[in-house]
Formats: sequence, C-alpha cells, structure tokens
Amino acid sequence: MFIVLEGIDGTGKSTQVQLLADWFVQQGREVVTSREPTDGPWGKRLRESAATGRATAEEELELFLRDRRQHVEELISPSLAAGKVMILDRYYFSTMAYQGSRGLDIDEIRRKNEAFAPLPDHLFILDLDVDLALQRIGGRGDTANEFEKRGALQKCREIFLSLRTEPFAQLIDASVPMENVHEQIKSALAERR
Ligand SMILES: Nc1ncnc2c1ncn2[C@@H]1O[C@H](COP(=O)(O)OP(=O)(O)OP(=O)(O)O)[C@@H](O)[C@H]1O
Ligand SMILES: Cc1cn([C@H]2C[C@H](O)[C@@H](COP(=O)(O)O)O2)c(=O)[nH]c1=O
Repeated sequence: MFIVLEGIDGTGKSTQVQLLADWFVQQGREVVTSREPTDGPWGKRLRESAATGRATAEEELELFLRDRRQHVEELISPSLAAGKVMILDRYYFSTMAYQGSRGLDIDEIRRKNEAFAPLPDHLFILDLDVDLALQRIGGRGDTANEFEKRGALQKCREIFLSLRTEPFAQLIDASVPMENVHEQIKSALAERR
C-alpha cells in the first residue's frame, strides 16, 4: 500500500506520518516511512537552498526530479514490491504545488513525474489556513525559510486543493487536534479498502 501525505508547510504531515506508521505497526504490518526532499545528495542540496538562496524554478524542478527518481528506484519501488506499507511525507504533488506556484506548467510537471513515479493508492491532502500553518512553524521554534513565504504558500494551498478531485485523493481538515486528524485519515482508509 502506497500512502502519500501532502499539504503546505506546518500542516502536520510529519506528525501524521509517525502516527499512521505506529498504527500500521500495531496491526502487524511492515512499514517504511520516508520524505521528500530526501536525505540523499539532491535532496540535501535542495534543503540547503532553503537557507542559502533558491535556484531558478527550472533548476529546482530538475533537482526535485533527480531526487525523486533516485528515491523511487532505491526505496519506493523495492518497498512496494516487498509488500510493505510505504508512507511518504511529500511526493510529486508538492512539485506541482510549489514549483507550479513559481510559474511552471502544472500539467507538464505532472507528466514528467508520472513518466517514472508510481501513483499512490491514497493521497491525503492536509488542509490548513496559511496563517495557522505559519503559526505552527513558529511554535515549532523554526523561522519560516525561503519556501515558506505567505503569498507563495497561499498559491500552493490552492493547487493542493485543486488536487482533491483525483480518484485516490482525500481532503483532510488539519485545523483540528492531531488525534482527530489521525482519526480522519484512518476512517478514509477504512472506507476505501
Ligand atoms: N493537529 C495539530 N494541531 C496543533 N498542532 C499541531 C498539529 N499537528 C502538528 N502540530 C504541530 O505543528 C507543528 C508542525 O507540525 P509538523 O512538523 O508535523 O508539520 P509538517 O507539515 O510536517 O511541516 P513541514 O512541512 O514544515 O515539515 C509541530 O510543532 C507539531 O507538533
Ligand atoms: C517535495 C517537494 C518539496 N518542496 C518544498 C516544500 C517545503 O517547503 C520544502 C522542504 O520540505 P519540508 O516538508 O518542510 O521538510 O521543500 C518543493 O518545493 N517541491 C517538492 O517537490
């Protein structure tokens, strides 16, 4: 089973990935969790750019594609082939949202990704007001980085919302307490099984 959690920064994706992984482990399932950008060479370069200055949108897209190709080949596809539950914190829907918000063609981004990246079985879009998301980032002790500007996040949120009509997608209200968000995700999984 391939599950992806998406949403703008601060919506609670990492928190929910951990809660969901623990829940699957309690059911006796083997679980692999990961995130994008990854901790591989391309992902590290991308994370550094959040502090040191962003590349152009085209260069950024190229780096995310390289990072993801390696991720799919080395971790995602082998884990799915082994029958494990793969839970991802961000995937190519983030590229559609973030690099799309910088003016790149969203359909073209999708096409380039779907040429090599498997579709998820479940895409959970954690939706939250941008100001609340920024407050949560602040509450975590972080100052917003170059990817986390208000106007850009608003555009990203709109693009994520436009993805809710995908057959594998489910919109999740991320404004409620974390246990309640977890319940929404588990109910959606139970309904679609
Ligand atoms: N439902 C919730 N209600 C209130 N606070 C929450 C909730 N979920 C997570 N948080 C808190 O909000 C902060 C951001 O959560 P988290 O790091 O999981 O978000 P994220 O979407 O993974 O962020 P990023 O994309 O920036 O890595 C953390 O301090 C976390 O404890
Ligand atoms: C996968 C992906 C990510 N981003 C951006 C979104 C975030 O602001 C940063 C780092 O992610 P984190 O979850 O806060 O650790 O990367 C992007 O612009 N495009 C992508 O494809």
